Amino acid sequence: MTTVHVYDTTLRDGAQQEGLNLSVADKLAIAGHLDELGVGYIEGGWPGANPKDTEFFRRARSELDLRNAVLAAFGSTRRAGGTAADDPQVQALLDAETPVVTLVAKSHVRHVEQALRTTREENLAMIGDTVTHLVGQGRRVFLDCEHFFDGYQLDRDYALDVVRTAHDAGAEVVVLCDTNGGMLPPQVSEIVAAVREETGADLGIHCHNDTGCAVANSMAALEAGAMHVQGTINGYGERTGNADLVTVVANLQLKRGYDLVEPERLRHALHLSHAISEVTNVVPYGRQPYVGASAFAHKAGLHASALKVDPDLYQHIDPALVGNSMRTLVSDMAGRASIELKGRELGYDLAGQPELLARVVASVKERELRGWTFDAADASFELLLRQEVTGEALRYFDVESWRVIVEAAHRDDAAEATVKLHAGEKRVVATGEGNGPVNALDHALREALAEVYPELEKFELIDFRVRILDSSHGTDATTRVLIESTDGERTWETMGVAPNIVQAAWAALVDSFTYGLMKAGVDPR
Ligand SMILES: CC(=O)SCCNC(=O)CCNC(=O)[C@H](O)C(C)(C)COP(=O)(O)OP(=O)(O)OC[C@H]1O[C@@H](n2cnc3c(N)ncnc32)[C@H](O)[C@@H]1OP(=O)(O)O
Ligand SMILES: CC(=O)C(=O)O
Repeated sequence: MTTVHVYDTTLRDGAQQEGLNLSVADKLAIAGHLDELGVGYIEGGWPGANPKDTEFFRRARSELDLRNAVLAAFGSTRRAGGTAADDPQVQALLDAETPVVTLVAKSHVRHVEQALRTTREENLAMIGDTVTHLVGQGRRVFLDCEHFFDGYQLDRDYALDVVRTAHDAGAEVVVLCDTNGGMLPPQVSEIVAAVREETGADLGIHCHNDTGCAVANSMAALEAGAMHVQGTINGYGERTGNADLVTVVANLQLKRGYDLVEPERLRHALHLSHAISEVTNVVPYGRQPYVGASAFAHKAGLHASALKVDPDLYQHIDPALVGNSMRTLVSDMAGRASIELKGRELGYDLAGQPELLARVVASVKERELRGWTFDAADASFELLLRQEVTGEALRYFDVESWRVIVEAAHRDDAAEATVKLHAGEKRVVATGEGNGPVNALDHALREALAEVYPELEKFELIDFRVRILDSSHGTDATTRVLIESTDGERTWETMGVAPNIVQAAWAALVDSFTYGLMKAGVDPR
């Protein structure tokens, strides 16, 4: 099978995504992750277009130690009416000192005439001259044909002339771009096969996702004879993004038998995709194929009953192949098998205990009817399961009462809470202030427990979400509060449901402290 180039353009086309802004240090960090993933080429940016990209290539020379990938600099063909040798932008591409230069060129007659405002012949001369000049300077040249598919449909002969000109001038790969992202797989297949047949050039594919088909179009192109695929990690890119390279690579390697990256590297795909999300500051997309948090999460009871026998029955691959893992979600769609599988994940062997399983299912369904949502609060489910298994609730403290006062005052700490409880055989009364009632309760509860459970010091609330469940009741509605907490190493989610938002938050807070102490291995004192 032909070797396929995996060409990543996260640092150039990915960075064209709305809201994404990468520093030079970010770009260097992402390039390191891409190299670890095993991509063949990393397009670092457009040297000369902005000082940041120029600086990236300067620093890359000494700071990037690429083991697998080759660095590419991106830029356009020379300006109309000049020469490549005298063009400052072409010189900036040489100054980047990368082994590969990727040029963007016009291949659509309307773009040539209206956007470039030049003649068809001059555009071909710009391409031929720029490729020849760069090849003469020892660069491997890839040529991106912007708007190729639309251009081919409008004027096939001209689009083919562009490919031939680049190929004849020495471009190693001519990349057909679906710049507007409007193509569908059958069109891509037909056009790629025809271009390959007509020109004999080695072809690449670069797809945008405006029809939701970027991955499918990229695969169609490869199956039709392309040997180079461009994309971005997590599908970042202008408008609706580019082809998600993680999905493309996993599809090709795991489903079509291509040998693109070492299997061991693919096993780190989830980790690397999330590490890159961390740098881009874009929250990972839970339903992303292969590496999304939900990609192998199972909610339906029927699915769980089959998965219990054999995970292959409801999974298209073994999640470990991409570094992901199977998760069972507990909700009112769960059956006994879901609880048994979830129990297994949490370290409880519940096989052969049908009555216990039925009891947990009933309890979950009854609570979900009242507004609980266990698939968003694993920790609250684990506490419920533990209670059913052991026959008693885990209690680190007994609450006598709590109250909170919110005062309209011109200062930050406008809420004050008092908590009375018993812990470590002592009765404690503690107060706490906060910028709101939950914050004040959190402070008061910590204050009350600090002496008996110093472990609490590490706990931190990192997210707090409120949902009104039956909004038709207005301010009388039931409220669900979800709290995410961390101890610096693990994070967990707990929930509370009550007619009163503060009561719901209190329940979620108590579950959060109880769960955190349990996981820290603390015995009730
Ligand atoms: C499909 C893609 O995503 S391609 C990548 C697009 N990425 C970017 O545009 C990001 C980086 N771009 C930039 O920083 C700037 O646009 C620059 C530095 C490249 C150019 O800036 P300016 O010189 O101010 O020009 P401006 O952006 O207004 O217009 C682009 C110019 O390039 C010309 N041009 C466009 N494509 C090409 C090409 N393939 N070959 C040669 N010239 C081209 C346009 O005709 C226009 O020329 P004009 O200045 O004579 O009107
Ligand atoms: C080159 C490029 O990014 C495009 O045509 O979409």
